[in-house]
Amino acid sequence: MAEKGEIIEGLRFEQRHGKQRVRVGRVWKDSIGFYHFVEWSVGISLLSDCNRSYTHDDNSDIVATDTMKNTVYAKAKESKEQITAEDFAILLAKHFTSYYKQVTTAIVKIVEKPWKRVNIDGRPHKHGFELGSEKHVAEAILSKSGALKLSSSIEGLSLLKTTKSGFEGYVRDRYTLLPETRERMLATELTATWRYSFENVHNIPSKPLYFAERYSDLRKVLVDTFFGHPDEGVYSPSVQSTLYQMAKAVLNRFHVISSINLKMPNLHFIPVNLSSMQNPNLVKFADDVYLPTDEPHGSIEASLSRLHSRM
Ligand SMILES: O=c1[nH]c(=O)c2[nH]c(=O)[nH]c2[nH]1
Repeated sequence: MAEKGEIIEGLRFEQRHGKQRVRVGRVWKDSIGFYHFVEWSVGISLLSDCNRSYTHDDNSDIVATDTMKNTVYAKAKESKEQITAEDFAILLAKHFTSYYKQVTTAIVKIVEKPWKRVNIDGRPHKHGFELGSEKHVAEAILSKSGALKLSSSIEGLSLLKTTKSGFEGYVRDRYTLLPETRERMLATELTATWRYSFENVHNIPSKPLYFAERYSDLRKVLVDTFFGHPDEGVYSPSVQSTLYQMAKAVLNRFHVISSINLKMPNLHFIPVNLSSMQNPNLVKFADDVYLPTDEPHGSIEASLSRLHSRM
């Protein structure tokens, strides 16, 4: 098996090849005159036995990476109805694993730019888009047998609350300076990656834009859990606790998701106190003036999986 490596001249050899950052924009026009648009950066990696190209100058088994790039544009053209990044990743992976006998596994990763339809005077514009902030990533790993690993991510979702956060009861030793508090800012730039439970390409729901809906529903569950009720909010005793609540809410809500990984850097807002002998109260902190920082930052990450599922 090419992906397990091979012993060549007494040494284990593993290889893969592909094309990264194939950028494509795709426009679709629907029957009521609305344009739909996506911008993708596609990464393809193929596991295939072309070992002889490394060892014997024999390229006869190589699918050229230029061909992979062209295939992205050809398949984008063939996709006559709007599709999601997940669907396009699966479509490409299916093509590479079925069209080429030597390709045993295709890994296709797509990063979607956050273009969102513009609203003008409260009305959705027919063909105008603006760039949002967080990215949507989809990755399909498909083997010739149809075995599938499908995951999606939200990357770079910035969230901040000005109160209802604290941090107490942690280890105190001679190096500890941080005061305990029940009143602080909480800010993060969330990366969430979740794995779908569809383990075969034939189990994928055929509903159009199914994965786009899951993505926005899941984003809402994460955001709602982070902030809590619009008036009362929800108290966060630590980033760790809030992260766990968010991950649990996702698994409770979406049965098609088997595991989730959350990365929540703690982006510190440092209370500002400025004083001198002459001016002892120039700025006295009263939960109002902060020094925003992004380095150094706390790094807090955890995964939650259903038993018997793999990340
Ligand atoms: O929510 C937090 N978790 C930590 O692990 C930590 N460490 C720290 O200095 N501040 C915080 N805050």
